[in-house]
Amino acid sequence: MFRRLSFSLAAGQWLHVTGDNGAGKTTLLRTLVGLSTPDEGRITWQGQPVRGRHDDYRRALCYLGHHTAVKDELTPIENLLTSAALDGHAVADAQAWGALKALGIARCGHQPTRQLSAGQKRRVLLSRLLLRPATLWVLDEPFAALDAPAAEWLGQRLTQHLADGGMALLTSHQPVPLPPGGTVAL
Ligand SMILES: Nc1ncnc2c1ncn2[C@@H]1O[C@H](COP(=O)(O)OP(=O)(O)OP(=O)(O)O)[C@@H](O)[C@H]1O
Repeated sequence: MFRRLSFSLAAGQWLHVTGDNGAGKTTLLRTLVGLSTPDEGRITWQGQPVRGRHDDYRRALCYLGHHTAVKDELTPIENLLTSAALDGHAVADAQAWGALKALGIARCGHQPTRQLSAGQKRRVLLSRLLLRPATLWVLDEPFAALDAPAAEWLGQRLTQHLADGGMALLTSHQPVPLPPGGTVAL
C-alpha cells in the first residue's frame, strides 16, 4: 500500500497524515504502532529499530484508534480502568474519574458505553490522554464527532503536549487547530 514513504518526528513536532477515504491512513498508523506488520521497510524509535525494543517503544506510545477502542459493553469508567490495566500501568479510580470529569462526561461514568453518543464515546477515548504518560501520541481521527468545546480542549491539550516536548502523529479530515506541522500525504 505504501511505497517510498519516509518521515521522522522530533520532540515538539506533529505530523498530519492526509489522504482520501481508503488511502491507507489507519493502516499506516496501525503499522507504526505495531498492530500490522509491514512487508518491507523500517520503523525506528530513538534511532533503533522498533522490533528489538518493543517494550520501550510501547511505553513511549499512546495510540487511540478510531473504531472499536472503546468497548460498548463496558461503562466509561470500566473502559478507562481496563485499558490502563492492559497497558500495564496503574490508574487509581479517582484519577479515572478526574479524567472523565475533565472531558465533561463523569455523569455518564456508570452508564453502558453503548448508550453514549458518538461524541461522548470519543470523549471517553480521549480521556486516556490524561491517564497515560506517553511521548508519542498516535491519534486516528481524534476530532471526529467532537463538538466545538471538545475540539478546542483537544487542540489545547495537543498544544501543551508539544510544548512539553511530546510528539504527535494524527489523521484528520477536519482542519487541525494547531500551528502548521509536517504532512504525510498518502
Ligand atoms: N483488514 C483488512 N483487510 C483487507 N483490507 C483492508 C483491511 N483494513 C483495511 N483494508 C483496506 O485498506 C485500504 C485502506 O484502509 P484504511 O482504513 O487504512 O484507509 P483510511 O485512509 O484510514 O480511510 P478513511 O479516511 O476512510 O478512514 C482500504 O481499501 C481498506 O478497504
